[in-house]
Amino acid sequence: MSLSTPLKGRWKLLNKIGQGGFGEIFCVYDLETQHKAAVKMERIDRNKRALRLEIDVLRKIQESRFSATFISCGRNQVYNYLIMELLGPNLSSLRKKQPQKIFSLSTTLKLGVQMISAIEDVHEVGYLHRDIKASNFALRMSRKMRSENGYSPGYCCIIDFGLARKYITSEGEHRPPREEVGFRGTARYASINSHDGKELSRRDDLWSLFYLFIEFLKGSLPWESLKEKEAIAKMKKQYTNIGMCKDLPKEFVTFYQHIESLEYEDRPNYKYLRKLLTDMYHRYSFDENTKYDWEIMKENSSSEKSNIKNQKILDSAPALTGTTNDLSRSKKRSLIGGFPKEFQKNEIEKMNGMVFPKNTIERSQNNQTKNSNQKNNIIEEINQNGIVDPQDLLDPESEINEFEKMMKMINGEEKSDTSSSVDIDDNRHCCIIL
Ligand SMILES: Nc1ncnc2c1ncn2[C@@H]1O[C@H](COP(=O)(O)OP(=O)(O)OP(=O)(O)O)[C@@H](O)[C@H]1O
Repeated sequence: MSLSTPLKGRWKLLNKIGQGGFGEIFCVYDLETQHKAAVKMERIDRNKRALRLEIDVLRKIQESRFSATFISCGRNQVYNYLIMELLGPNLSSLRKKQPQKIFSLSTTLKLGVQMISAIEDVHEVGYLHRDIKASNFALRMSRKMRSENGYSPGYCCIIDFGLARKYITSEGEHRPPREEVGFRGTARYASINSHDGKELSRRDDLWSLFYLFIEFLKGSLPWESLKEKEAIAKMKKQYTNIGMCKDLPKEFVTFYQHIESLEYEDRPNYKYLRKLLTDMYHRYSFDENTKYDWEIMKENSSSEKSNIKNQKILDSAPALTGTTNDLSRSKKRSLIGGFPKEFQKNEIEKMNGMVFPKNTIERSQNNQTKNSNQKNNIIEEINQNGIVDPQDLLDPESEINEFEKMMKMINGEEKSDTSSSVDIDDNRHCCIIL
């Protein structure tokens, strides 16, 4: 079996677009439909298995407008895989690309309404998500989609059900809490219940969402710099929620007060929470024309680019090398096309507030001739859009080669599989489900 062999004879692996604790996500090309899709791959030899559960949940929430479309799943000698709709950037990377690393109130509210609906849809099919965080929401890029309240195109979809748990019994009852539960989730966004080893319920997903809102609006959480979950828990308990809402509209206090009022089995009033956000949206005179921060950033970048072009600043750009501090971020981006290659690379890294994967840069350097067109496209994209995703620098061919190296160890044929089941022993991922 080789990785140049398309999965199920149909999906050809292109570049890597995501990496998490549970799996790697690649962009694939569907030879049948000629569209791109995403594949999440989980090594079969991993101790912890989460993909089977993820597939189950994803298939159950297919009616939700806030989930990626399930396409197929299967397994080969090395991986279990899930093929799904290719979404756009996740909310964590979008926020980090904003000049102050914050979202405006309007963007937070627009996203918030959708995130509540997405969480509600997961709960409605009987599951808790248990890992609500910004990187587990990604934008659907299709321009055809419009939300019912007329907000801009691009739904915010919930992803990654690797830590989900069924909270409803087969009789439709709420499962009783277990005495003691191990920590689940991501420490920064976990509810205090989770730190305290308590059984989680629907309210806890909303606690994580509340923390996310604070992070969106303020750029960080008070425990941002802490690594140990015990220290994070201590700080969470020290901070009053009302203190965290300081300088924020009063509805955020009402928001957490509602969550605080919920008992273990209570169904959150999702509609009420959405209404709090939409009321705030209108109170601040935002409307259907109010754009997302990244749309504004893109527009600013484009217009600055054309201004700069008009003034022929690019011609004198080399003289500005190393003295760009007094320029705005987007102006820096626009100027970048005029600088020598090394400067471009370093400045792009700094200005985007991100570090490109080292091997990507090295690869890029080693294959300069081969990749020069690709690089030019990226510089061009920065000039056009003001945003570039580090993943865009990945060379699809190299990614496939890397994979192929790994796969050389493996002999034998890829097993064909029906899309309805992945043959994974349930017991092997019980540590995650329980
Ligand atoms: N369908 C998709 N389309 C586009 N990008 C995706 C898709 N699914 C996942 N990603 C990207 O890959 C990243 C990691 O995916 P995911 O969270 O599912 O993996 P994980 O291994 O469970 O991660 P973690 O350990 O953080 O929980 C996401 O943050 C997102 O940016």
